[in-house]
Amino acid sequence: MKGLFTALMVSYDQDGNINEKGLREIIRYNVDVNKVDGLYVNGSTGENFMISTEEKKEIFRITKDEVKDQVQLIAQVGSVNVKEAIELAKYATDLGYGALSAVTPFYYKFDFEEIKQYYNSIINAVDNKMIIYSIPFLTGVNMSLSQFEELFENEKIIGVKFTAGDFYLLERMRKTFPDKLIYAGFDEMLLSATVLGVDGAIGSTFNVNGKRARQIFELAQQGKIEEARAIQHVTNDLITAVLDNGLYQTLKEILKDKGVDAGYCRQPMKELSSEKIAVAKEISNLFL
Ligand SMILES: CC(=O)N[C@H](C=O)[C@@H](O)[C@H](O)[C@H](O)CO
Ligand SMILES: CC(=O)C(=O)O
Repeated sequence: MKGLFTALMVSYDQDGNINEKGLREIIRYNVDVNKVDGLYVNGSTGENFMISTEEKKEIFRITKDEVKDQVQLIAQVGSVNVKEAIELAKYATDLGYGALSAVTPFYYKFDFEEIKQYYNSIINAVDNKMIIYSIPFLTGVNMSLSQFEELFENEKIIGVKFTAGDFYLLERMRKTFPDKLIYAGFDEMLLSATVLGVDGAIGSTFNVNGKRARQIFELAQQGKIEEARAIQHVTNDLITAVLDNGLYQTLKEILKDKGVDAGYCRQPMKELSSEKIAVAKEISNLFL
């Protein structure tokens, strides 16, 4: 399961319903044009925390149906409703997803024993593997090296999606867990994370910028740091512009500019103003 995974966007229509045709186009664009190694389905970028259980299942089903076995698939099933997480874990496993991932439980201030119980409950309910989804800036959950070590004692927990800027912790994790999979989560730090030896990356901006991500990742692995840095600079000019204009909405507008029916974001995320749509088109023309 090494390599580059797009955190898959989902096309919603203006009423917030899943647009199946648009979703299939986004998937094809990632497989055929961005040429990523896999898709990370129903993560933050899929707007997963704003949709129903049935909608999550529909997205898992459509994605597997479109991809078949062309690329690897990771199903993000995490939920503060553990019963839902287990239901989704079973569903995605039955569909043939190669691994599961679950965000650290959020909103309530769960202690570490509770977090550990959460992961073991989900993954021990199915015949599959688990990748921890750690994203402290959105969840408020910060885990220490020794806590990761305790979670990794369960051999079914095979890795972590590390969406954080703490590169001291990342380095300690790489050294301590040589056999676990570590995925970089922040696309704007891909070069630095690759230098520290991550096994792969999972990113929202790969929906549009997957080719540059591939170059950064491979050049850095080959030790061609200056070349990789030049591409990271361009990538970060792009990412900075996208973040300033509204992350997911702008990525969708760029996809639309490329002929992909990426639709709208789910409420409470807002629609872009016509000015911001124009900015998105400029970003698309300038960088992609
Ligand atoms: C919350 C979120 O979307 N995180 C993504 C993956 O972890 C990243 O790909 C970022 O979107 C990206 O690096 C821009 O900050
Ligand atoms: C990678 C990411 O942001 C996601 O969870 O979709």
